[in-house]
Amino acid sequence: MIALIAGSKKTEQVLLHQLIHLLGDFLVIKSCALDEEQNPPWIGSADMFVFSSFSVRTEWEALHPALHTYGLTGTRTIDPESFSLLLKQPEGKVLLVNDDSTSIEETAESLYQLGFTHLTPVPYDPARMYYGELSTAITPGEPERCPPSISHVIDIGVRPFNMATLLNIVSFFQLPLASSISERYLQTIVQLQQHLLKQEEHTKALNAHYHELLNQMDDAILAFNKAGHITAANERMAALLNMKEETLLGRPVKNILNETPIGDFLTSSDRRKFVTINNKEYLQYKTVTSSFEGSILTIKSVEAAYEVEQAAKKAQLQVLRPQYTLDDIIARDPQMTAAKEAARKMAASSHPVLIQGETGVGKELFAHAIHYNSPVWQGPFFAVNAGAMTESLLMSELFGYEEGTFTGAQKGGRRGLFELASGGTLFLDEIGDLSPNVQGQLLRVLQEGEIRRVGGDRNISVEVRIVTATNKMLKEEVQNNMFRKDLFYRLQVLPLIIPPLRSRKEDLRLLIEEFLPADRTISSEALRVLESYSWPGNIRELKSCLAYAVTLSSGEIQPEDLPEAVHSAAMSDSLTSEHETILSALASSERKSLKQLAEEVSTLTLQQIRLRIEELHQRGFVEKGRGRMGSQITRAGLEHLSPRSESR
Ligand SMILES: Nc1ncnc2c1ncn2[C@@H]1O[C@H](COP(=O)(O)OP(=O)(O)OP(=O)(O)O)[C@@H](O)[C@H]1O
Repeated sequence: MIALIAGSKKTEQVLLHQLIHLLGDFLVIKSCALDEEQNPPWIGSADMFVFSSFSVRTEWEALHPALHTYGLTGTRTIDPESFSLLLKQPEGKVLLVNDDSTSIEETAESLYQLGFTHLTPVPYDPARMYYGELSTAITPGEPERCPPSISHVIDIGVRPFNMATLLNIVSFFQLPLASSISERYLQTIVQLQQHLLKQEEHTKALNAHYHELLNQMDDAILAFNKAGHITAANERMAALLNMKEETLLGRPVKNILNETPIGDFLTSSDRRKFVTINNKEYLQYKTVTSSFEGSILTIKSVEAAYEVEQAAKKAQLQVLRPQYTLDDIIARDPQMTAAKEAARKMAASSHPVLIQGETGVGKELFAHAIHYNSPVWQGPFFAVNAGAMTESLLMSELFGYEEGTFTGAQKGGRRGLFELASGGTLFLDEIGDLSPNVQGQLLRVLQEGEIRRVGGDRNISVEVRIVTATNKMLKEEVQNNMFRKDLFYRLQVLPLIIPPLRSRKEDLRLLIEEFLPADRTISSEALRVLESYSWPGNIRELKSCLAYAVTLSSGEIQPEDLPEAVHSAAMSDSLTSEHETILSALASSERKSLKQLAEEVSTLTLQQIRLRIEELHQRGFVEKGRGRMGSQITRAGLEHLSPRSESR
């Protein structure tokens, strides 16, 4: 019979389990834990005492000095089941925590003997609470002893007896079974080895897979760790560097790239920079990875970079909530208030709306507002500028694509804007720039309410409100065979025309008020210049003109503070003496017919008066009445005649 003597119950149980598993078929095994029992009843029947440690043996011998049964102090090792935990631990110092210094030394020795040399054990001292920068502790079954400053504790479990201890027991009892017992002991190790091998194979397969993926990429890629050693690179990168891929791995990135233009980029603070390699232009990107505290360098051909950047830019344009409502559209001009009213009515229906107007008049603003005022206002709103993308990019943006359609295509394919905007509104800006191919696809959606992803063969139903806009004369484009007639009529079920700013004199002042900061004013002379300018860039141009004047001047804005282009164009547009004469004739503010004016201004013919009245109307100085109602001077016209300094 063997008597197993351990210090604690926990150790007793683990060691007893081990002895029973290996020797239980041949020997009777009894056990006790000294902290619970010092005088077990079977004490006199034991042929051999096996002690869990030297200190336990000393304690036992002090308790039973007259007992002279053969004793063996077991040597303990690390439980093979914890090997994978230890292998996962990164290289560096770890605190080794156990109940006494001998056990700590033994555990450290086992770690070394078993080959866990990536760990540098620091022995635990119960008198010390703080261990500097050490954050990890390893303990064989004593996690409660770990000091609180340690954030990560790895419990490798109670250490079992090693093979030598077991063989000592076998030879003491002269059991003819040494080899079968050692086989049983090795079984666990073999199982673990098998597990590790499987893991290794899996890791290898995964690495090969990632490597293949890297080589499939159109970009040249290189990754390096915190220490600056290359951890991954693909064939394209190796080719760019004129090196073999396998010679790159593990080498210091500095040595490889030092003399190249890429090296300069790595040491700079830029995240993105053009570079010329072998007479070809590329765009390089630098990303810091959080996973392994390293960096990834990506080099794209400029063509690929252009497409990616366009997509990113466009993606930013896709707003999930419309930003403007009809109330945000500043307008007093009757044509504009009528347009707003029409938009309000159009918003209530689900037919396509075609917004036409010069650049910068606020077409996008109307598109947002139409969605916001529509019954689907809670659905998604996506905006895409059809004129700013290549045909292939636009096709995949609008209709999505199926997996494997092209190199770099997302796994599982990708939904396009028609699918994403389902239940909401899709705003297609610059519709006049669509290629014939995209025009055909768009017509299909409008006719059948279905789309087909690029590279796909199934039809997907979509329910999307379509709003389009263009600053081209779409009808003329149709006449010139540049735009499909059938598509034009489908798109312009509800046509909305936004008038140019030059014909919205009343709005000009309102908009100036809106765009000027509260603490800035504008002189009446400068205002007159703005009023007589023709605003080819409309409200967008007005905004930047005012931003220019506000930045470059202080106090009241004067004509000379305005951009030169506006200033000089306005001067050349200034009124002639014929205009002035007619304005003066209307100064009394009453309406006057052409005939009345012709009688008053005898120097001009009826025809000349009609022409000048039209021009004055264009500039907002005269309001033309219908039929025989006659014309009347406006506030702007009166102010032109008797200017006074204006402030907001
Ligand atoms: N009535 C308005 N009230 C306030 N801001 C306006 C108004 N109209 C246009 N804007 C502003 O003018 C700028 C140009 O407007 P928007 O982008 O809607 O024009 P657009 O007609 O779509 O131009 P493009 O044809 O070039 O795409 C925007 O900053 C917009 O906020």
